[in-house]
Amino acid sequence: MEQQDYLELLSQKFPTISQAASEVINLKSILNLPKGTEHFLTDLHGEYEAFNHVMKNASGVVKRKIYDVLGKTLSRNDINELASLIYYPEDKLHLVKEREANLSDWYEVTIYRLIQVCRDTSSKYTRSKVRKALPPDFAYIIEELLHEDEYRFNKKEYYNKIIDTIVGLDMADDFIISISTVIQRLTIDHLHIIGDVYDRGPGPHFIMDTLIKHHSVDIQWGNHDILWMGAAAGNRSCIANVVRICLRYANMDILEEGYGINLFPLATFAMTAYKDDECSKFKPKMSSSDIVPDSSIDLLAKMHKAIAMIQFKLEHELILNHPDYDMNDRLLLDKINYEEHTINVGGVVYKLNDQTFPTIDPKEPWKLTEEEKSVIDKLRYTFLKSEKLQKHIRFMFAKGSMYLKYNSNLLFHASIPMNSDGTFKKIKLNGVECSGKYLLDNLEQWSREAYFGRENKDNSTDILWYLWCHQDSPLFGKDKMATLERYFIDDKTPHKEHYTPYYTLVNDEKTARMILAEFGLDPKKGHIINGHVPVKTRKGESPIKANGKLLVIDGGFAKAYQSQTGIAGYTLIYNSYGLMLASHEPFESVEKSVNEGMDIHSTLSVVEKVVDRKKISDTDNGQKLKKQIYYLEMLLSAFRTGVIKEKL
Ligand SMILES: O=P(O)(O)OC[C@H]1O[C@](O)(COP(=O)(O)O)[C@@H](O)[C@@H]1O
Ligand SMILES: [Mn+2]
Repeated sequence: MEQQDYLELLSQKFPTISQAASEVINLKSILNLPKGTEHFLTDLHGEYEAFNHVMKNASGVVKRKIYDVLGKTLSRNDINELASLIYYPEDKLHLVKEREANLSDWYEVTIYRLIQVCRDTSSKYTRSKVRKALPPDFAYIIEELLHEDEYRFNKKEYYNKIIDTIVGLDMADDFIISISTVIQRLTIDHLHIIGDVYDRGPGPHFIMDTLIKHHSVDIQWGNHDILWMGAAAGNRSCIANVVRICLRYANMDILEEGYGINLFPLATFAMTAYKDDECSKFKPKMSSSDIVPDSSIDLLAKMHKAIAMIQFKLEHELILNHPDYDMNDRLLLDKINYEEHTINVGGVVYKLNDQTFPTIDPKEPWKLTEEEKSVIDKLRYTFLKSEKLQKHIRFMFAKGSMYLKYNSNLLFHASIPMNSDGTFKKIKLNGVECSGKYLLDNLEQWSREAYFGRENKDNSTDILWYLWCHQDSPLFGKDKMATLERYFIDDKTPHKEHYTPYYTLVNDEKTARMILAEFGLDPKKGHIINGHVPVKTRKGESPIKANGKLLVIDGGFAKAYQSQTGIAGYTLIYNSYGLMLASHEPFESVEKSVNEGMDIHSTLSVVEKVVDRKKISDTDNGQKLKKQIYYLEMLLSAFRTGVIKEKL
């Protein structure tokens, strides 16, 4: 667009000299405010309660703020009580009402403290941004209280009067709930989810609902997310995997209640086809709190095996259809000797732990039976028709990407394909050979085409399955996904999945810097931030690698993995003072947090401190604002020279 045309357009939004000038003043003052706080979470794996809690406590930042503001005057117990009120105001109010003798006093003291904390959290923002974050019902009152200093002469009485009136009018509960939400909202300016929202835990759909409502979020796709994206795109292999993993962790509710997926056809098929099979290797993994009757466990195991077999057959056929994927080493159904009950994996023969394959024709073991075909077709139909699922996945596409460059940092879930000599691995796909950044850009583009253009082409969604489990997928980063081996071979040798060369190479600072440069970032300033690999703190492993250039913060939210990691993992905070790592103890429950003021115990440690406090002008958003200022100043001079007329 011609510059003159652009300025004309801009003048419609800022029609007069004074409007354009006041916007310049506004933007320039924003540039000088401290940079907003970024919060990084990864590998949530459906653990909605723990996710919800770190969202509410902002990985320990809310409590830190309470310390900063009220630490000198409050006991540790009072601080915990105030913190749990801010996290769970409704529940906490309920409890307080049962035990407080003088409720009015409690309300007044508490409201007073909440305002102090809220004032501190809002001090980083312009009034206009704070105003936008306020709930409409209390916007005016909260604004007054935030900007009135109770110590100022003449104002003390006015200030106290407002609080008295809130309590007197029986509005205290609503007010406390509102201001607590505002504190939570203002503590974190922007949220990054570095992949794997889905699988293993019971509430990925609740997490997605929360993310959709969040004021500012981005997502870097994880291998488990792309699997669900493939399923929502109608890819049969992805659908079978998704259903299998739900059954493996007894999470039928996600499918049935969360997404309205009908599992009935699979259940009736499994009950007949695996009638005489105990399916003992397919009993669901459950946590101690899951209550599932034995009869259901039995049915779940049958369904689990039935869908696993459907998955193996579909994947076999997909690999046969895709010589370009070069995955023949993953063709295993034809390596089973169905009479001798053995399997040949990579030239080694292993004993099978299962002899019952009622749906397999040894001559064409990858062919689905008519019943299996009907089951997967019906599942596919409901996946495509599920409005809720499609809404969640569209959000994944809208806010998500293969990687993200944000304020000099490079965020991606797992890895970059590399050769062991430290160069980027060239991958040939769709007739294009590419590596490094270009590879990730192409994969992202093809993923979007696969979902949004799925009506047009056959097999076009297979790329989403490729991204789930191929050894060259940046989202996976292992040499194979040994699912069949893990179910059917007791010997653990062939279960081993090896990480790709990225994982050794990137520990070297030089490689980490090279990757940052490949993505157009300044290696001096930037960091790589990954999830995907649980950090084994128990074994002394650190999440800070490559001399501080790489941070691996697999959140360890997944309960199934906490015995390996030893903690509930890490999250990261990046505020105007620098980068801070929060390590969390496992989350107990909302009740404990409310009743006993018990938090996830989070330890904040500084990873990197900046010399000068970072301002918005130092951020990516600051660059955008500077550009806007540049054009507004051009507009001003165009007004003043008469090139463009004011619109009065
Ligand atoms: O322990 P589970 O749930 O059976 O999953 C094991 C599978 O999950 C994977 O680790 C992938 O999941 P992550 O992305 O969470 O690591 C595979 O490599 C492995 O085959
Ligand atoms: Mn992962």
